[in-house]
Amino acid sequence: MYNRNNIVGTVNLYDVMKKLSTCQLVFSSSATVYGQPEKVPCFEDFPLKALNPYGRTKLYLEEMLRDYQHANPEWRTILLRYFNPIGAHESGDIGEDPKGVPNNLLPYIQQVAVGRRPELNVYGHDYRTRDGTAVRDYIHVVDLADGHIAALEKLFATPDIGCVAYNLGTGRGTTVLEMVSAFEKAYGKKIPVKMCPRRPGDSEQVYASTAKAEEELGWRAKYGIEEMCRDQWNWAKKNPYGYCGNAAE
Ligand SMILES: O=c1ccn([C@@H]2O[C@H](COP(=O)(O)OP(=O)(O)O[C@H]3O[C@H](CO)[C@H](O)[C@H](O)[C@H]3O)[C@@H](O)[C@H]2O)c(=O)[nH]1
Repeated sequence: MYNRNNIVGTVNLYDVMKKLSTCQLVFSSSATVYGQPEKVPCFEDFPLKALNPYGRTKLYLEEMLRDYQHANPEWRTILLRYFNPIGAHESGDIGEDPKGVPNNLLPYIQQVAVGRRPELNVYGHDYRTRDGTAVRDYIHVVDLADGHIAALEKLFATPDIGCVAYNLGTGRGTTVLEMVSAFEKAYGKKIPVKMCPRRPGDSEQVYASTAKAEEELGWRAKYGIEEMCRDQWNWAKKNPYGYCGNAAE
């Protein structure tokens, strides 16, 4: 929401919250705020750093929310740092449908599987990881949704919570090639891959410590990468062209 009385593009969050008569806020942040962490797993008190423009937007918004909190101590703010959300609803009726060429790994793999792309470009195979490809913490979207419910319950129950960050991840790191192979199991065929140079702005290895979310929110992810790939493929095969249902992008 934008306010013309402010600098163009600046969110007047205070007015928005006042208008909505609320002082409680859950912000969709991202593991991208850890940049390239010096060690893993990532704990919420790690130093924060942006490696790309997207990461900087999340970092700045987290900082603004901490500032808002100082100025309005009665506010209750939870910053949820999503790791890599993938998968779809188990019905196969709700899933991700990116416009144009997908930027993220699983939507790209899914489009190769349904014949919309010839092969997957694997960005970077010289990282210091098990198989040379980058490690991420993939989390099922349904687990992520449950994490939001746990966060809301925490906000409602904790008047003096202030502004607190929680990781929403599984605590398990998976390489790009491990994810390709998990998807192949669900799909039943091979995904053609092409090894490519690293993608600028990518981190080598990022996965979550889940201890704080488990202890303070009483939440932990239930699904593994097999279920994530199963549900992703179920969505893809039922909706090879996403919600528009045909080859027009
Ligand atoms: O076609 C592709 C797409 C991705 N990758 C690789 O797969 C890994 C995961 O890439 P994604 O783009 O799926 O995810 P990122 O970790 O780069 O970014 C995701 O996680 C971030 C948090 O870490 C942010 O939340 C961001 O919005 C979200 O896209 C990376 O090593 C990337 O290089 C490929 O090899 N080929």
